[in-house]
Amino acid sequence: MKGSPAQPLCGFSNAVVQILRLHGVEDYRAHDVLQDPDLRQGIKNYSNWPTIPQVYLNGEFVGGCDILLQMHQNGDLVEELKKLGIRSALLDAEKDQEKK
Ligand SMILES: N[C@@H](CCC(=O)N[C@@H](CS)C(=O)NCC(=O)O)C(=O)O
Ligand code: FES
Repeated sequence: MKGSPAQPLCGFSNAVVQILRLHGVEDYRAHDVLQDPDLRQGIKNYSNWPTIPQVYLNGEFVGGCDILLQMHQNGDLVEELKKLGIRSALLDAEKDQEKK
């Protein structure tokens, strides 16, 4: 990403942080490519993906901001987190809604 989860330095990186936060995912490793030109280029070569941010789940490249947003909207992100043993906080939020 660009910047840090606490202080994203680009709207695209910020969007990824916010989406993860919605699902209660705050504990992940983030690397600031603005601090490391080799990482900035190297990660693009590694994933064969031209832009930052890049999201990896269990070391597997998932996509950038657009793809994460799409996965958020179509429910895939909840499922992918489940595979990692992470229960999305959005499921509990939905339950709370039903009670009201
Ligand atoms: N559509 C992209 C948005 C990300 C994007 O366009 N990133 C640009 C601007 S931050 C980028 O990484 N450019 C190359 C670079 O800055 O090294 C996505 O889905 O992630
Ligand atoms: S830093 Fe300018 S669009 Fe990301």
